[in-house]
Amino acid sequence: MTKTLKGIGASDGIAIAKAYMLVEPDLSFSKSSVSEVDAEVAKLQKAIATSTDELHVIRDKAKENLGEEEAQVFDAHLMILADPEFTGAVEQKVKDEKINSEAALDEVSTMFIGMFEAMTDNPYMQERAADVRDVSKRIMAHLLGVELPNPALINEEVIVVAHDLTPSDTAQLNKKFVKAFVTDIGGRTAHSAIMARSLEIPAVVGTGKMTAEVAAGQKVLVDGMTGEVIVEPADDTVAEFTQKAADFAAQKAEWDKLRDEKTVTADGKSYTLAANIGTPKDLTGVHENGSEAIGLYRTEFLYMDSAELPTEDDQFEAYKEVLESMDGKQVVVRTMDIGGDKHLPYLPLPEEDNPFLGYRAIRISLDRQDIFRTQLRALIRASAYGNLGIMFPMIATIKEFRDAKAIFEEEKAKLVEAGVKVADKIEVGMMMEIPAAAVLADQFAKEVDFFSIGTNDLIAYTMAADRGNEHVSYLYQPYNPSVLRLIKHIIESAHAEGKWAGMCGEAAGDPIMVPILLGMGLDEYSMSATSVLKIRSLMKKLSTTDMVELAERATKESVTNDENIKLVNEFMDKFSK
Ligand SMILES: C=C(OP(=O)(O)O)C(=O)O
Ligand SMILES: [Mg+2]
Repeated sequence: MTKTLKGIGASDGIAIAKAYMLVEPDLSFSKSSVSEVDAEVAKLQKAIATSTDELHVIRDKAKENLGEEEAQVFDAHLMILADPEFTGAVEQKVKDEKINSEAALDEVSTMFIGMFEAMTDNPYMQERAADVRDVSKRIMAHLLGVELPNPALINEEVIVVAHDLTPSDTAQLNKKFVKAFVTDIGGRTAHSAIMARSLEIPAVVGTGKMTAEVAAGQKVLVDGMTGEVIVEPADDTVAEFTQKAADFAAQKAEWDKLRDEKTVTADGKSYTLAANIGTPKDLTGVHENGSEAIGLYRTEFLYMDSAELPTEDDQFEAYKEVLESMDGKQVVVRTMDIGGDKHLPYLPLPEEDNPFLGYRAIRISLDRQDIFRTQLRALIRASAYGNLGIMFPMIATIKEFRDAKAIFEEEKAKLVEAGVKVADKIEVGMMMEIPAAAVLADQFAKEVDFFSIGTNDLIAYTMAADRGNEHVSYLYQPYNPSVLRLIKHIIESAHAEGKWAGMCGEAAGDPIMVPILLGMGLDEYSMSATSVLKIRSLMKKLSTTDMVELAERATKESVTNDENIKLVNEFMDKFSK
C-alpha cells in the first residue's frame, strides 16, 4: 500500500530504489544454564566461524566499494575473532559455568570493553573497545539467528533507511549504489546532511517514523528537494517523479555552463562563491562546480578519520594538498571543532548534559594547547603553498580570540626563527556563530581580518533550538528578523573596519537567504560545492541595489520568519531578470 511521509529535504535530487534498512536488530537474550555443554560449544564455534567468513567477505567488498583505507577497520575485527584470549575465554566460560553462549559472550566482552576503556593513557588501546563491541555484536547476531545490516556489502541500488546516520556511517556509503538516504531524526544542518550534499546523494531527514513505516526491499521514492518520501508509489507517481528527475538533470546541465564564469550580479558587482570541504577528497567537487575559493575547511574530519591524533606532518600534507590544488585561491581553514556531535574515539570528552553548550571547539583548543599548537604549526608551514586564511570556531569572547591569535603568532614567530618558509600574509579571522560575539561584532571587527558567519549554529543559539532536533525544527528559523539583524550587524561592523564578511553556514547556499545577504553586502558565500552553480545562476539574475530595500524591510518591518519568505518571493518576482 502506498504511504507518503514528509521530512526535511536535506540534499537535492530524486531517487527511486528499494529500501535497505540500516537498523540495529534486537539482540536481547536471557541467561540460562545448559546441560549439553558440547552442543553449546559447537553452537558458539559455528557462530564464530560464520562471523569470520562474513568479515572476510565484508573486508573484500569494502575494499572494492570504498577503498583499502576504509576496509582496514575490518582487519582489527578479524584479529579479535582469531584471538584465543577473547573467543577462547568465552568458550571456557561456557564449559566452566555451564551457561549459554550468549551470556558467556556478553560477560567476556563487557569485561574486555571495560578494561580497554579504562586505559585512558593509551588512546590506541581505548579504541579497541569499539572493535570488541562490534565483533561481539556480530557473533551475538549469529548466535541468535538474526541478521545484522552490513552497509559495506551493498552492491545493488538502494535507498538507505536509518533512524539516524552518524558522519562516519555517512562516509561509508558508496555513492554508486546508495541512491538516497532517509532518516527518522536530524535536520538540514546536521553533519550527515551536509555530507550528503557534498557526496551529491539525495537525502530526506527528520521524517519521524520512516524506519517504522517501511520494510526492507519495498520500493521507495525520495525527493530531496521537497522532503517527500513515498513508499510503494503508484505507477503514475513514479512517472511524474521520473519526469521531475529529468527536469532537475536538465536544470543542472544549464547550471554547469556557468562553471568557468565569475560570479557577477546583473548590476555588475562581483562576489566570491566558495565551497565548504571536510577532507582533501572533496576537492574534486570543488573544481567540478567552479568554486572560487574554499571558505570553510572543517578540519575535524582529519581528526575523526584517524585512529589517533594526526601528527603535524600528516596535517601539513593535507593542508598543503588543498592549498596547492586551489592554485592561489584563498583557502580558509577552521581549527578543530570537536565536541557537540563530533567525537574522537581517542580523545574521550567528559559526559555533559548539554554538549552543544559544553566543552568544544576553541574551548578545547585553548585548554589542550598541545593539540592546538600542533595544528597551527602544520597550517603555518603549509601557508607557503598557497593563499591561507585561518579561523577559530565558537569564539564567544574577545579574550578567546586574542588568546588564540597570540598562540598563532607565537608559533609563527618560532617557525620563522627556525628558518621555515611561511607566507608573508596569513589572514586570521573567526567564526561568528555565538550570539554574544555577534552582538559585539563592532568590537571584534577591530581585531580580526575577517568574519565567517556560521548560521548553522548562530540560528540554533539565537532561537535556542537544536539544529538536529525535528521536534523544534519549526523554531529553527533562518529568516527570523532577530537572526537577520545579527547578520546585518556583523556585516556592517566588518565593513566599518575595512574587513570582509563571509558566511559558511548552510544559509549561504540558500536561494531564499541569498537575495537578503546581497542586500546586506555580504562579500563571500561559502556552501556545499554542489550548490555553487545554482547560486551563481541566481546571483546573475539579481541586482545588488534592488536587494538593499529587501534587506532593510526584512530586518526592520517583518516580524516573522514566514513574512520574510513572502517578502523575498515578492522581490524575486519583481526584480529577478
Ligand atoms: C559552518 C558552521 O559550522 P558547523 O556546521 O561545522 O558547526 C556553522 O555553525 O554554521
Ligand atoms: Mg558551527
